[in-house]
Amino acid sequence: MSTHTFLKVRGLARRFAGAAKPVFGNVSFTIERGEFVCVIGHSGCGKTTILNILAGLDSATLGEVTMDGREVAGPSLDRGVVFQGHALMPWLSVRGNIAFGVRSRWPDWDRAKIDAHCQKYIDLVHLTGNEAKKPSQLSGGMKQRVGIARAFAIQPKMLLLDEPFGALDALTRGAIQDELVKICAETHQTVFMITHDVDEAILLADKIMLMTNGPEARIAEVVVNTLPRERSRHDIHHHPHYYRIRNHLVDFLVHRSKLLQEGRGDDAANEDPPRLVTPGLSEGAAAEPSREPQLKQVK
Ligand SMILES: Nc1ncnc2c1ncn2[C@@H]1O[C@H](COP(=O)(O)OP(=O)(O)OP(=O)(O)O)[C@@H](O)[C@H]1O
Repeated sequence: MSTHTFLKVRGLARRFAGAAKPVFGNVSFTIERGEFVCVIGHSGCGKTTILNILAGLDSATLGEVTMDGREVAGPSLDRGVVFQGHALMPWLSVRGNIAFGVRSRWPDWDRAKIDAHCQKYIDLVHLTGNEAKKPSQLSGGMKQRVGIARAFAIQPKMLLLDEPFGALDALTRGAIQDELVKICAETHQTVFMITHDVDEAILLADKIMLMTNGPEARIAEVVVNTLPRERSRHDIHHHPHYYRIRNHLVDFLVHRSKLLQEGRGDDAANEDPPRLVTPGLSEGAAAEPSREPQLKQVK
């Protein structure tokens, strides 16, 4: 097992040309190998910009990113990205879209090996039988699954997901979330994922980073998800920590993110690197009034 921290982000800031202030400043965090980390924050705080910098698609104004001991200085097949809007190549079939990256990753593989490898990931996301279809013949959920299969198929060291299920209906979203939980359990994939959905974050993440509002956004704290790893969408809310974590996240989004940006929040949220918080275990959280009973009735 490796002893070094897998992803290190130190003092990251990004100011776009013409803007008076940076979108975010002094963003530092780490991700261990095999960890699933979600980032939550209001629109415009810079989540996608951070993801683009991790992907090597954008450059920071200040700060540095290292992955597996190497500086991230440009795009690499070591990082698989799933974008919000699938970004498939419309002229290629499902198999063709997935094979494109596989061929670049393993240029010496023959056709049969590439096809077999692609098929494994097509089956994994339950698209068997749709191999020859073009993106225009697929539903939104199917396209998103192609995007996920394409990212997984190159077996990246890290997966970067930008609200991958944001545009999907609730049923499809749940089904793909379940698949992602299974795939990550099988592959121990390291993941950085942006989401606006607190329930999705609690279902999937080991840690949830909370960002203050922009400009000059920062990571106020990192919430440790204390729910046991074997999680199911159907009964996760029965765990005693579930509503404590959920209430903590919602409270941050509704109240604290704005107060912190205005300099009226708690000083602990200025720590660098950001402090770890365990709402399921801390005394403060245990004393919080729970909104659980009201929600229990709708079980
Ligand atoms: N290329 C660019 N040039 C100028 N400004 C940009 C550029 N890309 C992003 N921005 C600005 O940076 C800010 C952060 O954008 P970003 O997309 O990273 O936020 P976000 O937190 O991911 O938002 P959302 O949740 O809505 O996707 C926004 O104000 C946006 O207008």
